[in-house]
Amino acid sequence: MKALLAVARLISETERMAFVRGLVLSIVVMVMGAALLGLSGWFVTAAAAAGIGGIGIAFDFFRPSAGVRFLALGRAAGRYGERMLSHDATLRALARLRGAVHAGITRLPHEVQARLRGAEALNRLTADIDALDGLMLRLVLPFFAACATQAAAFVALWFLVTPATAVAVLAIYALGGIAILTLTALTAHAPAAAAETSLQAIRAASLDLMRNRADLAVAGALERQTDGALAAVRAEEAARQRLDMIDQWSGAALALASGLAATAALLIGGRAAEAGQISPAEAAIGFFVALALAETLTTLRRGLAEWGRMQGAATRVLALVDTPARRTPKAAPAPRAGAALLETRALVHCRAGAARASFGPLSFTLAPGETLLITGPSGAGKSTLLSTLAGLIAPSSGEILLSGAPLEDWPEDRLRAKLTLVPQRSALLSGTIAENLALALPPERAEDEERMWQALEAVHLAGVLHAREGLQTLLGPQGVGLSGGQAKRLALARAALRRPPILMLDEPTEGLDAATAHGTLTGLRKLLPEAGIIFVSHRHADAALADRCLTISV
Ligand SMILES: Nc1ncnc2c1ncn2[C@@H]1O[C@H](COP(=O)(O)OP(=O)(O)OP(=O)(O)O)[C@@H](O)[C@H]1O
Repeated sequence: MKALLAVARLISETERMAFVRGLVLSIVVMVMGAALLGLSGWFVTAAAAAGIGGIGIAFDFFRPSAGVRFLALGRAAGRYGERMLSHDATLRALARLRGAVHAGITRLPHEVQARLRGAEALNRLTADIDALDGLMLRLVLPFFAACATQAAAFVALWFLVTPATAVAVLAIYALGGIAILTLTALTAHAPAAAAETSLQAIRAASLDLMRNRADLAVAGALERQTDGALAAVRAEEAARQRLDMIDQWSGAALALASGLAATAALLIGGRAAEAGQISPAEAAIGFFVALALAETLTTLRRGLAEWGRMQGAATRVLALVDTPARRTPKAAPAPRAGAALLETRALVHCRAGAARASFGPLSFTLAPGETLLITGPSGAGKSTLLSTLAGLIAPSSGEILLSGAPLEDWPEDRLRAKLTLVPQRSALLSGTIAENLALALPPERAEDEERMWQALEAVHLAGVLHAREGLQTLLGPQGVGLSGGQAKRLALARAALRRPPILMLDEPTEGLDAATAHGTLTGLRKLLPEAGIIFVSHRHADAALADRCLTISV
């Protein structure tokens, strides 16, 4: 409940005035609906009574029928305006919330982000936000509109019919409404949550199936994975069926409550009319208004049926929106004379709960134009060290100095301009080679083909691409269309295009033959003669290309 309230506050605070106007209009629409039925009931009964009494000629048909027309047209126009205002405000608020969730995901620590599956992030950004569209439209606004309309009807019935009618109608709606809505919310909570969870599981399983189809097929697991996805489909169907059933029962219960309220109004009004306290036409007002008031609970009932779905979504969305902000200094630190390009002092990283440190303590320096090789057994912490040096992971202790200033004093954009990391598995986009390379170039040089070819030459990829469609060679998702080694070299070319003062490469020669590995490393060094290069490698031959070697042991 707390999460739902917090998200409702987040959504409403940016569009407060639009929601207030929408609420006023929805109260006007509901009040007009009740007034329309009440006036129509009064009109028909009064006209009939005038006819029976032989005074039909003297009865004023025009004003009531004009009132009916005004209420009917006004209600339709009001409904249109209310939908326009509140739906528009909701869509705008949700678009902003989606932006906040996206920003929250990007503020997550690097390792948490790396573990967040694509389907999971997609669900947070789409399904969870979509689930919240009913929060204002089907819960918050209808709740206040229902309270205000019931209060207005109470006052109207008190004065136009009898106080007893007003009390009976309000009591039946209040008690019946609370009971029906509470029961709907409680019984629908679990199936609504289950339907949403299953829907998200279907999306995740479908994405996994599409993306890893080949791996699953060769591992003989395709059928098992498909069965898993189908089980999620069946679970979602079952939950939806339960929700439909609950919807039908609560709809019937609400119809019963409104019937009961109308019957009570008819009986009390009829008695009062018999006693001559009010006219039969006035008694009819009570009956018809009581019927019309069912509308106040209809939308709310639908909203409460979705409560379980919204609650889960609100909790997940809120957790991401509340991701703490990263400290980002505004200005780059002043250059310090004589400082090393990069220096680490007693650098240690230890993951929470790990029995031993990932690496360290490590102290070393890197000068411009120097090449540092990092070696060590698998799992020794080489990739973790590169991520730490790149500022993606915080060290547990020790210091990293970039041009003499602590890494955390560098603003994000200056830091990224200063150093580039090519991880073991780089992301390549679906699109052309040029589009993939342009990511590394400033917008004004995004079409600098000469520079692109230079980088491709450096990693020995130019020949392969000349034999195909050059920079327009089209790649599928994750570099499909290139061999593993070519995809790796394309990622290296992209990093080199940035011409960073510090280039960090995680196993750049993995999967390359000796000649290509040698050519790629020497090509990169030739392209970036001033850069400090740190690279991780398990290949003995690569040591000959480094000025120094740092071995990390487990
Ligand atoms: N995201 C993570 N969460 C928890 N532990 C991790 C994570 N990433 C790596 N590790 C663990 O940290 C240790 C160091 O991993 P790292 O990838 O840095 O090793 P590495 O030396 O680069 O290995 P390799 O040569 O096989 O690439 C390993 O024991 C690994 O299991």
